[in-house]
Amino acid sequence: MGSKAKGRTVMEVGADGVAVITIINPPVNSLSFDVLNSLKENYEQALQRDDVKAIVVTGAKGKFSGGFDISAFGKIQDGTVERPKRGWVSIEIITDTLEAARKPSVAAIDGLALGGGLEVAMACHARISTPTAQLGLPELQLGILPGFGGTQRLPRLVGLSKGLEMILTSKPVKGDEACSLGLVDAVVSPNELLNTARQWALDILERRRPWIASLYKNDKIEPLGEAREIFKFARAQTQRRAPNLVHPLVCIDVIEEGIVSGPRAGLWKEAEAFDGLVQSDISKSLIHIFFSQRGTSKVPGVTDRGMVPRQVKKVAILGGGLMGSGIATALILSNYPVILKEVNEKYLDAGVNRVKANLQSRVRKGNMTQEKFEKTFSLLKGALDYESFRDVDLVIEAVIENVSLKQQIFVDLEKYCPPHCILASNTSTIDLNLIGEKTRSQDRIVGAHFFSPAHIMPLLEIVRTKQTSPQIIVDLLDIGKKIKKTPVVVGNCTGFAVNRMFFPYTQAAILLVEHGADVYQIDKAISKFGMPMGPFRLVDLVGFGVAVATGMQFIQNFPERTYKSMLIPLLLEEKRAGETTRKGFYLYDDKRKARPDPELKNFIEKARSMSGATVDPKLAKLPVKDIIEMIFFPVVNEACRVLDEGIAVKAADLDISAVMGMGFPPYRGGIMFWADSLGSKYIYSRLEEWSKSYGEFFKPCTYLAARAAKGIPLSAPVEQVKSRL
Ligand SMILES: C[C@H](O)CC(=O)SCCNC(=O)CCNC(=O)[C@H](O)C(C)(C)COP(=O)(O)OP(=O)(O)OC[C@H]1O[C@@H](n2cnc3c(N)ncnc32)[C@H](O)[C@@H]1OP(=O)(O)O
Repeated sequence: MGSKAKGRTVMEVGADGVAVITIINPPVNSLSFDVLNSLKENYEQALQRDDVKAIVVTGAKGKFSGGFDISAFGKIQDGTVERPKRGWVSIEIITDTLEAARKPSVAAIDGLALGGGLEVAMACHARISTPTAQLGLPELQLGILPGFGGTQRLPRLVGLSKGLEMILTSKPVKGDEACSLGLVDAVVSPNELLNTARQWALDILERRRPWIASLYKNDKIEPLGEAREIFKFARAQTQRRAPNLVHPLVCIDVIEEGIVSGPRAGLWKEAEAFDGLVQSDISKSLIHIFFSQRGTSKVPGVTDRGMVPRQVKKVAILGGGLMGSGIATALILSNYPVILKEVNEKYLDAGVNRVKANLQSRVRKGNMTQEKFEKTFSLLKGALDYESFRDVDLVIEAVIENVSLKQQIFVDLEKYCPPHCILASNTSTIDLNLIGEKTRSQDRIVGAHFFSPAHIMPLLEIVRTKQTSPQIIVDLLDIGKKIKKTPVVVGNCTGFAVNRMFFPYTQAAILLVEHGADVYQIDKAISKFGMPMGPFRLVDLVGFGVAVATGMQFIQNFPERTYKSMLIPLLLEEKRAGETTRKGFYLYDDKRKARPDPELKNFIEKARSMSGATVDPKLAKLPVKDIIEMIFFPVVNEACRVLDEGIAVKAADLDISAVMGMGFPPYRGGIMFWADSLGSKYIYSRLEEWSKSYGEFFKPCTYLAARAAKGIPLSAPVEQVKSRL
């Protein structure tokens, strides 16, 4: 986890009298305590040495620093590492050693200067960067705030509004923009970087350039009254965007303290707030998500074999519908040449136009230049037959969910594609063994399950069968990373990991409603929990046609735990298919704004009489906490089955699948992490109780029962559990 080396800095003093201190801690030169200690020691030495006139700080191998060593937070949180004295880094090292030094220093920034990395750079008396360097303070994404003085220095360098924006959104800026903002003083090419920084440091010494301590800069800070208005606006916006999060508000308070009471008071308040936030559940959850996201591409038995991904130069996609065109967009955006195949001119035109529209929307939003659009779009070629498939390295089939059609396609692919080509299907439900049944290429058949819209949603489920070769998985993991997706490797079953977890989510909601709970109360409670929308609003968005089709798959495959309701089919009979028909569980206006429908109760009553469900008066007044548990504990139960069956490799993969595939709030750490925060015993007892009142749907699975019996976390690896039994 995180950086493995201890980390250090090295100092070299040149004939020009400039000491270059280089941060070395691969892979991102993170600031471990060892690095920070070594930085302090080298600084002190440079200040003492008579042959040193000025200092340049830089990072090894083209990366300044990715910030404080995030793996150390876990150790601070669980007490395995002693928390340093308050202010030791931000005040003692960064402020009183670096910034207050009587010799000038310049940061030479290439690659990354993030979090603590940028905070070190801001304490130098000037900064030189390359145009592609990324500079930012992304700490809020980890549930903490910039804790090495960033809350005080960034607003003073770039102005209050921009500083707040950069910190609150966690978004970095590139070198050129950083220069126009005043965050860096000059932008030069990587080979000029060190020499320019050396000269700059000497120029400061000779007073040819200003010697600036960022902490005391105030030319960009508005008068107090105006500043207070900016803070007011920032608070309102933050509360609207992230109502469940406190740490962004704490961060605004800290920045304000520095403006109102002076930067030194701001630094102390920052240090105090930082110590509190590091111990918060939100920070623990977000740090878990950070490492889990990086951990999805570590697959035992696959990525530990030393296999190198093969180069994929050309990709073909079958089907230009919503999924196919989205996948094509994702690929060409990462510079893969793509052939899009359809069955006739009309469908092909429609598919190509969808890709075009996806790109044009970027141009309209200012995220892509017209020139880049032309270049990207030119990577897409249409085809009506398989002739151009003879030199493709990867094919992704994205046609409708029809078994015999897919089987025929894979027979054709085997015939036309070269023998090394990866044969992938984007199916979300059909067994891959069935799809490849009529071929002899089982070892290169794999699932590449994207989520709609495929060019935007970050998750990619890579589905392997027992025959899929590890090389194919290694190749797809690499492509997934290149197209900026988080790939999760899962086993082959109905619904894979994400849809298996989604199914009980909707089912629980329908069961509750048939037993007397209110549709709109449920959606409200679930949104308040932090999901982008409630289950009913989501079914409206997905469409009832899809909901019924996937429901059928689950009824066939998992009949014992499917709650059979006629509610959606009844609505569908009345041509209410969700948002597209402007009527589903909600009614929709021209602007897609949803409002409750009083008529809905008639459908619910009818569905209730058909299923024989009885109204439980308790459910009509269900507290928010109970709604959340009754909806999500069945999801946890299914996630346990997915883990038990070996469909997911590890619990953390399900956390990422839930966050990126279902929209589960990352600050709750993902489904299994959240479940463990409540305890397996508690979840088991609740499910057991509900299964007595409402049936098999809630019955806890054997995995959950076994862990609850021993009080073992649901996410503990099997080997660990065995050793405790
Ligand atoms: C007090 C201070 O204010 C507090 C802080 O500074 S908190 C830290 C602030 N910094 C950050 O949040 C940056 C976090 N890192 C990132 O965003 C990205 O890793 C990056 C942009 C630096 C690099 O991205 P990319 O090239 O895609 O590589 P990525 O796979 O993410 O990371 C490479 C490895 O470095 C590790 N890593 C990255 N940043 C790290 C950090 N700050 N500390 C420890 N390990 C880190 C990753 O865990 C990964 O390890 P692995 O190979 O064992 O899985």
